[in-house]
Amino acid sequence: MSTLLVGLFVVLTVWRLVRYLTRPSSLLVDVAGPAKEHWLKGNLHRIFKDGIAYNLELVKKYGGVVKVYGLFGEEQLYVSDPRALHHVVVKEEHVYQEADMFIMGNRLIFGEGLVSTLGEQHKKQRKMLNPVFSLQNMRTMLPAIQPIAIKLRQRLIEQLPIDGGATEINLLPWITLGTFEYITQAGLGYSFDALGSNPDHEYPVAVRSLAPTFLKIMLLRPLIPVVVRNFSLYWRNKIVDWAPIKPLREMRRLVGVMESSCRNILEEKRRELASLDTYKGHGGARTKDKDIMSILLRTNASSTEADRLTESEILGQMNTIVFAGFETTAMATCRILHVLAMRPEVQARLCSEVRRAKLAFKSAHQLPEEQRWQDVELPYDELMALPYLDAIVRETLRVYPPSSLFNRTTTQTATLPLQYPIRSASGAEISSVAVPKGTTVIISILASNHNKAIWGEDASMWKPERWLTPSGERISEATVEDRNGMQGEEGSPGTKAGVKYPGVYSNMMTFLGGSRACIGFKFAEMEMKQVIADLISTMQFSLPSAVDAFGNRKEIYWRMDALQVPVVRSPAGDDRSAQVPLDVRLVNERDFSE
Ligand code: HEM
Repeated sequence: MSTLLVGLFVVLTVWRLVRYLTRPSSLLVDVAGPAKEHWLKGNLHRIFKDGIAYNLELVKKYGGVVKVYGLFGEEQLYVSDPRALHHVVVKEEHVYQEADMFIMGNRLIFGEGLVSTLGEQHKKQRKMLNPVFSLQNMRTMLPAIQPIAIKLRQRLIEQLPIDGGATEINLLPWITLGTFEYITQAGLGYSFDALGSNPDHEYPVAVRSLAPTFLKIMLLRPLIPVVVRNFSLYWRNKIVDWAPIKPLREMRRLVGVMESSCRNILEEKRRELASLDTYKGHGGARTKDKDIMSILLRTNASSTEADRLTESEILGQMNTIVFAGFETTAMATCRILHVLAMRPEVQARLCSEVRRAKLAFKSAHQLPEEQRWQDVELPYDELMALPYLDAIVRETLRVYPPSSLFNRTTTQTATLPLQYPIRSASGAEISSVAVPKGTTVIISILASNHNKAIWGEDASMWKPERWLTPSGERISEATVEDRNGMQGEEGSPGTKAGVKYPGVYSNMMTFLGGSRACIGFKFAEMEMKQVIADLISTMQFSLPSAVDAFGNRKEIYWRMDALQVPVVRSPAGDDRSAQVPLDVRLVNERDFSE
């Protein structure tokens, strides 16, 4: 580690220590939780590194609000109680805000996008962007991006033996390239041909390198607000030039590539839209303006002065949408394929459902006889209505949320009311918790989605049937309706005695709830369903069967990090490199359950 990095680390350590030693005596003293397990990391290393089991154990032992220790022993609250989370993300969202270092760090990287703004500015941006992600827009967007799944499928098929035998493919890079192409085509209206001959264009490479580079300078994150508030851009650049910290300079370079690429795309898009408008004036059809940025530019141009986004806010949305929508969806799609590989009977039922639907569509629309059913593309409403596919996607997102934990910090003293009372450290039953100003609140998406009081005793089991009626129909929209309120309808999954989580999607917290909930969840759902339906029509996935020289077989394990990341356990793997190796072969008649 360079001298400066050590120096900064020491300054940070001393600053944190002073803050810790001069803090008021703990106001969280009566909240129960595990003992501090490390002087520096508190319990964080257990929460992140020991994954799902440790997180669920915390809640089982202490309930919906747990006191845990963060860096330098800072007391934090680990929250999964539904009423408490309703307060955090909906009712008192202004009190539980993203930390300064998060917002300011995002602003340096992405510009003035949704993930970098708070309060009125964030509200204004959501008001402009929410309609862009409407159902109607998803419907018209789908046909424009369907060819991506076909291309992804083709690239995989090229690697398979033609005799129908299986071969092992690491699906992660392929799914990642596919998701990248989806989000750039649908989000920016621009193709980097990620699945073609030039996957190494500098923009995709910069986007993919961003998170790993950022992780190398994570420790500097708490310094961001101090630096941003006290140094001009000129001096900040000088600091980066002088500091002997290579990843910091690399980070600046990546941000530069992302910024200039988006600027060029935006200019091109404006020219394109202008010419399409002229074309439309002559009665022509539009083909290239279905993407999120085109819709945003049009909506913005026709909105009032007060609502309109500035140039810098528009640019800020571009990298934000690409970054927020790409790895999360790639990991979720890989997780579905992994689950299908573990459950051949589920895969067979899904194959049959997709085949039935495509054949029915082919016949209803009198498509040419010679068109294979595998190549029929279902429109949005038909695709979204497939009950078993829908149940598989929902259940995977519930049990295995790609991001498990998010932080908020209280801007003032607050009280968190609880749905389910907990035992305090002194043994009393308490139904609310006093939260001091400046407390870090960890929103546990994972523990919420596994809460037995809401999802039943089998909450941690992957059971797609919970989203289906006994006869296999999808539980009606009226009961699985997405709402931000606390009241749920009895009988719908994720509702018990009228209580539900305030999640924006299917009563679960995977996409969060409230005004900062994921804006792209309908897009993610559509993309995952389309990719899975297309892949499953032609290919069969199973767990890796090859054994190494010592007789070890690869076992995929999802490590908990900022995202849940698939690795191969030792001894067959290194426990670190992200990968999803599955056996893949062409589908045959025996792969269908009917
Ligand atoms: C399975 C895939 C996805 C998951 C699990 C997911 C999850 C989330 C979560 C939990 C948040 C809240 C983060 C926070 O409050 O700090 C969020 C925010 C966001 N997501 Fe997603 N997301 C996914 C896909 C997408 C896609 C496809 C897009 C874009 C097309 C997208 C765009 C965004 C944006 C722009 C935000 C920031 C919203 C705001 O602050 O107002 N996400 N996402």
